[in-house]
Amino acid sequence: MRYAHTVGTVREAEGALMARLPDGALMRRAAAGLATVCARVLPGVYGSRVVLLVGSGDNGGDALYAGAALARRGAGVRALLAGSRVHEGGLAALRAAGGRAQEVSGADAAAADAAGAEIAAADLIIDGLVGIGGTGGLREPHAALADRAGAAGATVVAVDLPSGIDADTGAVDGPAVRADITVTFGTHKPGLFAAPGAERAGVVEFVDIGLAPELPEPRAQSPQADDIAALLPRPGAESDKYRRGVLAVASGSDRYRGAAVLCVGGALRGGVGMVRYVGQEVAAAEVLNRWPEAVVSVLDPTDPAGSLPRRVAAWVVGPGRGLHPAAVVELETVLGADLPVLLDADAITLLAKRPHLVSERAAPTLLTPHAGELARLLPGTERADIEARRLDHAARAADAYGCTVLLKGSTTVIAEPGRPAVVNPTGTPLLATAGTGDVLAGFIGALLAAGLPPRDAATCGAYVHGLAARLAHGGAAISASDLVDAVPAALRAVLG
Ligand SMILES: NC(=O)C1=CN([C@@H]2O[C@H](COP(=O)(O)OP(=O)(O)OC[C@H]3O[C@@H](n4cnc5c(N)ncnc54)[C@H](OP(=O)(O)O)[C@@H]3O)[C@@H](O)[C@H]2O)[C@@H](O)CC1
Ligand SMILES: Nc1ncnc2c1ncn2[C@@H]1O[C@H](COP(=O)(O)OP(=O)(O)O)[C@@H](O)[C@H]1O
Ligand SMILES: [K+]
Repeated sequence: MRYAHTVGTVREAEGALMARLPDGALMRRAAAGLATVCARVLPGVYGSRVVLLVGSGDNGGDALYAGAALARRGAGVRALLAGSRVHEGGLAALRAAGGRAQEVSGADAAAADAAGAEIAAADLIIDGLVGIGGTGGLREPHAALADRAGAAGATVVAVDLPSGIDADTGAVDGPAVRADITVTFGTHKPGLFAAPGAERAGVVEFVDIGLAPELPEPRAQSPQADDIAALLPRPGAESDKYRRGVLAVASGSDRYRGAAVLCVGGALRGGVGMVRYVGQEVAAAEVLNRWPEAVVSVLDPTDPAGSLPRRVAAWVVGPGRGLHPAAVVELETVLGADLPVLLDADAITLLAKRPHLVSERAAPTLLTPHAGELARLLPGTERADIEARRLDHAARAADAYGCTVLLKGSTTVIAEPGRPAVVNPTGTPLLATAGTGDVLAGFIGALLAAGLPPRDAATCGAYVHGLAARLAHGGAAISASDLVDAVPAALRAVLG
């Protein structure tokens, strides 16, 4: 598991640790780790051209000390000093090691051109403009340096986090460094997990500086394959189809038959004991045709509540279901039962006008909105705000509805009141195609039916779903049906 802490908690932990250590010890540890990664990235340190982008704070200090270490090994190191001040100890160390420094001021065109020429000729650029002390969008000359670094051909290594991304949220307000590698210290920062910041971070390398014992509960966590393997249910000798879990699926309609077929497919691939599908006549026939193993019943339009399956362990309701009065009755009936329920798509739209159906519910509920649907659940919130600060908004919805929320999109985030957010690391834009959300709902539903709590079921579901998309055609475009077929390969990859 990778853990991420907010700037406030990092500062407190750093303070407690520094009180027990000699001056400068933490920065020496950070800079040593940074220099090791940089040396690994370069084809050879001796004779290479390294440019340091250096801001006012300790982030710049880390870059300067790492630059000094590379200069001692024969690299030609040039520091571009962009801040109103500079870390004096770091600068002295760089100079003592044979590195050179020049000031870059936003107003001085000649200095900016000289800096641009250095950046363009570099083999490696180390971004120490701002770290966790950054506030708001990058100012000049930092913004121009970030742009120039992006346009250069060199490998870019960000110190702690790419300058210009918000450490706590991942929001990007204006120009920001786009790193190939980010070397982060002590703990991950939430902005490295969530888009759009995560897209700027490249590969994130963690350097342990001894902070862990001082850190409280994380703000966010990002599971790795072994975490998922430990959570996924596996059938044992005593298993039978009822003990593995019976999932009821109320998805699709005669208009949206695909949502019925894909959701049931996702559930069956999730290792459910039995799927009981209920829906309109044509959709039900379509499900049976594609998935003869599903137990199918046809909804009675005059008695939607009475025709729902009983003796099930969990429910999935909503994908392609419609917004008509019978769908409302169905939603109220399902949520009235004391069972885990996953609500997706149309069920979320219906819920937005009837929030009490979930907020007053005692049994586990999981909502799986995309950003547009989450905006409906949080009146007065724009979709763009949600996409810019996914962690915050998923947590707000979880608190408002008193349930688990999986926010879909560029980074999938799972929030639950009082728990660290889970950020899925396997997502891929290959998933941005119609119907993949229906597969996800069914797959997670299977895990709910198997008895996993909603947060764990959602964590495993998002992880396997993203991995399946990546594996389906080795990175080539996929359809939602391909995704269903690729789930077993993704499960094999996780379970080993
Ligand atoms: N925590 C730990 O355990 C350890 C932390 N370590 C390191 O320390 C780093 C944090 O250092 P920090 O606190 O000095 O802040 P940092 O990010 O370097 O710069 C802040 C300065 O930047 C400026 N500035 C701000 N916003 C700006 C903007 N938008 N656009 C332009 N400029 C902006 C502003 O200065 P000003 O320009 O106003 O003079 C402000 O004062 C951390 O990320 C890690 O690398 C490790 O060494 C050891 C262990
Ligand atoms: N840019 C993206 N990067 C990663 N995953 C994405 C992206 N866009 C969409 N997804 C994923 O694709 C799926 C789409 O689900 P959804 O929006 O419900 O679509 P549908 O209703 O057509 O199935 C979700 O799992 C979502 O996280
Ligand atoms: K940085």
